[in-house]
Order: sequence, then C-alpha cells, then structure tokens
Amino acid sequence: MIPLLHDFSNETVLVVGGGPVGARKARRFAREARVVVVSPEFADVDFGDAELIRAAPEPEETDDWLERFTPALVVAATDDEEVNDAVVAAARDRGVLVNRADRAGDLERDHRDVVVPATVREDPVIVAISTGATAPALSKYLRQELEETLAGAGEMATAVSAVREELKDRDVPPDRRRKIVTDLVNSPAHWTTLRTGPSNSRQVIEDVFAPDGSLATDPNESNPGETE
Ligand SMILES: C[C@@]1(CC(=O)O)c2cc3[nH]c(cc4nc(cc5[nH]c(cc(n2)[C@H]1CCC(=O)O)[C@@](C)(CC(=O)O)[C@@H]5CCC(=O)O)C(CC(=O)O)=C4CCC(=O)O)c(CCC(=O)O)c3CC(=O)O
Ligand SMILES: NC(=O)C1=CN([C@@H]2O[C@H](COP(=O)(O)OP(=O)(O)OC[C@H]3O[C@@H](n4cnc5c(N)ncnc54)[C@H](O)[C@@H]3O)[C@@H](O)[C@H]2O)C=CC1
Repeated sequence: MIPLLHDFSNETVLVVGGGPVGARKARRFAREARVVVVSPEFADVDFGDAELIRAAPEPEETDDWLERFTPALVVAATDDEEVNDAVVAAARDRGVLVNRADRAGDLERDHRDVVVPATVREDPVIVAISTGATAPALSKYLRQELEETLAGAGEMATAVSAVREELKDRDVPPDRRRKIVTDLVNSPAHWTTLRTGPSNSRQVIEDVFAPDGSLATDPNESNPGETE
C-alpha cells in the first residue's frame, strides 16, 4: 500500500455506524469535509461537526444512501458485518473511496479500499503512520512517540517556505538556495528557537536575513546580490 494525501474540502464523507469508531472517523473527516453519520443509535461521544441521521439501513438499502449524499468517501463502521459488506460493495460499484473499520490484515483490497492511518499534525506538516492494516495499536503508540519528535516542525515548515520565497525573489541561484534551506533545517539552534514558543518562525526568518538585507547564515559567502 502506498500513502497519499487527499483534500476533502467541499466533499461529503458518509459514515455508516455511530459507535465510538464511527465517531472517531467522523471527527477526523469533519475537520475539512461535510460529514454525515447514519446510525440507529449514537454513542455518547464527540462527533465533531457531523450531521447525525437516525436510521438503520438494511444491506440492500445502503446504495440509496450513497445515491442520496454522493460522498467522496464512505466509512463502514457498523457492528453488522453484512451491512459493512454492502457498504463496501455499493462504494465499489459507484467508484467511491471506502474505509472498512471492522477488517484488518491481508484482505483482497481494491485501490479504493483505504486504510485510515494514525496521524500527527504539526500544520502544515502531516505524518501518517500505518502498519499496513495489521496492528493499529502500534500505529497509535508510534503516533504518541512521534508527537514529541515533531514538535516545532510546523513552524520550521513555515520558516523554510518564507525563506525560499524570499531567496527566489532575490534571484539567489538554486544551488545556494538549496544550501541555505538545508542548513536551516539542519540547525539545532533554529529547532530550539522553534520549539520554545509559538510563531517563532518569524525569529528564524530574521536570523537568516540580517537587518541590512544580506544573508546572515553563511558569513564566509558574500552577499549573492553583489556577486551577480
Ligand atoms: C485496518 C484498520 C482499518 C481502519 O479503520 O482504517 C483498523 C482496523 C481495526 N482496528 C481494530 C482495533 C483497534 N484500533 C485502534 C486504533 C486505531 N485504529 C486505526 C486504524 C485502523 N484500524 C486501520 C489500520 C491502521 C494501520 O495500518 O495501522 C487508527 C490508527 C486510526 C483511526 O481509526 O482513526 C486508530 C489509532 C488512532 C490514534 O490514536 O492515533 C485500537 C487502539 C485503541 O483503541 O486504543 C484498537 C484496539 C487494539 C486492537 O484490537 O488492535 C480492530 C479490531 C476490532 C475488534 O476486534 O473488535 C480492527 C479490525 C480488525 O482487526 O479486523
Ligand atoms: N478500525 C478501528 O479502529 C476499530 C474497529 N473496530 C470495529 O469497528 C466496528 C465498530 O466499532 P464500535 O464503534 O466500537 O462498535 P459499536 O458496536 O459500539 O457501534 C456500532 C454502531 O453501528 C450501528 N449500527 C448497527 N447497525 C447499523 C445499520 N444497519 N446502519 C447504520 N448503523 C448501524 C449501531 O447502532 C452502533 O451505533 C466493530 O465491528 C469493530 O469490530 C473496533 C475498534 C477499533
């Protein structure tokens, strides 16, 4: 399996099954998609901004729900295997992405059968962890471990992005641009700055560009503006 990133803004995600697992998937997708959860009962947990619809589709009725909401992705999260089977079949017929919550392991998967990874977000950095659908508890454990390692990565991405835009604006040649950006991401001092406070990317950007507009990262090199 190969991980990919999907943008679900302006899309609908349909979750069938309103237990704790349906709720967890609903919360995840509700951060950018319209999420509809269909279930006869709903667990007493947070469903994010999802719309909750009380109904218990029979297997042969699941396709009607796909027709009604035309989702980009369907989650099969009921405790009824036949209903989950029917959701997967309907999604495949319609060419819609489908996540099946009650199956792991070495299944016959279509490329539309997607696995939901454990995710660490340090916006705009996203790290997804999967065990290839074999050991989800390990994905969760590794996610918790990585949260610490990745602290500051979002601020670093913001700083790098701003620095490379500025270097492009100044027509700094690609080789030198690459060196400056690589030095920046490898600098323990900059990581410390980024980890010690919110919005410290601004500080790092100022450190790279000295107040007179020259590049402050490498004192042995002359200002590229002068060399060109
Ligand atoms: C295949 C997959 C399909 C899918 O759902 O996409 C799947 C399937 C199953 N999970 C089961 C159980 C558990 N799942 C978790 C937790 C998570 N499960 C997630 C993903 C996935 N779970 C996909 C594979 C991901 C990969 O590749 O690693 C995470 C990462 C993402 C998310 O769901 O949001 C989220 C952690 C999020 C986080 O915290 O970061 C825990 C831990 C806990 O609850 O503490 C347990 C209990 C421990 C255990 O049983 O292992 C069962 C058995 C059910 C039963 O026996 O009843 C099945 C079905 C089966 O095994 O057949
Ligand atoms: N992927 C994962 O991370 C995990 C998956 N699971 C599996 O996922 C399934 C769901 O887990 P839980 O939420 O804990 O189960 P649960 O039993 O608490 O919830 C199932 C929900 O499905 C609803 N439901 C039943 N028939 C339905 C129908 N015809 N249409 C719509 N909704 C219907 C029920 O009312 C209930 O709200 C379980 O079968 C379990 O094997 C369990 C734990 C973790």
